[in-house]
Amino acid sequence: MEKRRENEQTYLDSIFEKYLNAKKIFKNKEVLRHSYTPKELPHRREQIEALAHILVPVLRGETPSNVFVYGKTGTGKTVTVKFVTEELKRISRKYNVPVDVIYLNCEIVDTQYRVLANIVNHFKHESGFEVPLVGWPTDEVYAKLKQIIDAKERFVIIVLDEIDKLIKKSGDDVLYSLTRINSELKNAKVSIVGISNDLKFKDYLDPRVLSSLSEEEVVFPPYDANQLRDILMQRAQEAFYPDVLDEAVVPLCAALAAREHGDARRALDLLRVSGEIAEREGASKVTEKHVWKAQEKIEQDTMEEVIKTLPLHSKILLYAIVLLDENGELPANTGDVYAVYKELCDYMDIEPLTQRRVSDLINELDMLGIINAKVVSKGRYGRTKEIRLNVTPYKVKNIYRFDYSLQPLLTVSIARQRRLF
Ligand SMILES: Nc1ncnc2c1ncn2[C@@H]1O[C@H](COP(=O)(O)OP(=O)(O)OP(=O)(O)O)[C@@H](O)[C@H]1O
Repeated sequence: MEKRRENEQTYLDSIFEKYLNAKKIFKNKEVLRHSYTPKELPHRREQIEALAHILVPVLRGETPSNVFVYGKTGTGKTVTVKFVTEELKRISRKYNVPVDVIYLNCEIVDTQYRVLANIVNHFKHESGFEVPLVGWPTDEVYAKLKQIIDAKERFVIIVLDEIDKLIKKSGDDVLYSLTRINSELKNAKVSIVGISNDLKFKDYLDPRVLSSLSEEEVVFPPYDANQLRDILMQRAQEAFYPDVLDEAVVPLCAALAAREHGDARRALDLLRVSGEIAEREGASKVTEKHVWKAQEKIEQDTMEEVIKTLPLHSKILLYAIVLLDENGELPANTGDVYAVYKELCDYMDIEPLTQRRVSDLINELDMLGIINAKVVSKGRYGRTKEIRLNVTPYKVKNIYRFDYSLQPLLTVSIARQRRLF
């Protein structure tokens, strides 16, 4: 008995000691986070110079043009705009030109009211005034904004990141006002920097707003594998202890992220997660093997996010496919899936969608990679879809477990005769 306790104790000690004595991997993991702004931005010189050229009139006391910045996700738009505007603020102090830069992320600040209120509140230390984040008539907030901004001669640069989200949610009224505000001000001058990774949103803009916003445009092309390698190398030097990264790690992270439309965020995530996996394993070096594991983990996490944010009917439909899978009945055709989906809707007291609509939802789940819906020819019986699941039933159930509205589904299973409950 005593001996067994001793063995258990040694085992428990060894768990901690394994991690304690493991060679340290990260010198400073923060450097790999999205929020970190590096001191240098490799391969963005052209865009930095273009933006500096557009904003430089400020230093001569002239109003800069509005500018629209676009490019795919992870191409460095946000980090570059922040970098250039920080530099502008720094140098404008030297030239004694008052410049305010207001950065708003329109994923969060997504209504006309919030945009205006955030701008007013940016000056609260100077004006001693703050607008509540709800409640005022929008016109009044706009009037207050003009009064506060115009209190002195200055340049105000408003950066609207993810501007497409604002337009899609709330229309372009606020942009219309802001791009015309200069004619209503005496002292201050306002310029807009809009950032987006979705060019389609331009279709939602009034042509007059579009032409004011796009007085200048700066394009951010995707990075190729070599460029991503340079970006990662620079960060890796600060993030990891010397000699812990196997030579192949950075090039592999860069190559994998280059396949995903040259996304630097993805490349950084791969490098960070590879290091975390190596650390958890108690390994002394990060190797290619850890990168492949990281790739799989990130894909799984992304899939989880996609499933979590599906609309309710798609979630029920997916659950129908999960049940069929558990019952060994996949591949199934649309009709089979629809029958189970319909029973689930009845069980949950929800009006089912038509089979046609469900067929569209099946195509969407297929496009998202959650299921595989292959059209096969059945000779003289025509064509049908063969539906398979691309994630494990366990995974789906685990995600649904945290969603209160889906709890009833989790109690359902398909009985042997393909009858529910
Ligand atoms: N040239 C670069 N040098 C160093 N780091 C970079 C570079 N480009 C991008 N990054 C890093 O990649 C990540 C993503 O960059 P950023 O957020 O600027 O992309 P984005 O184009 O704004 O993407 P999204 O459209 O998804 O918002 C950030 O962590 C950023 O620091």
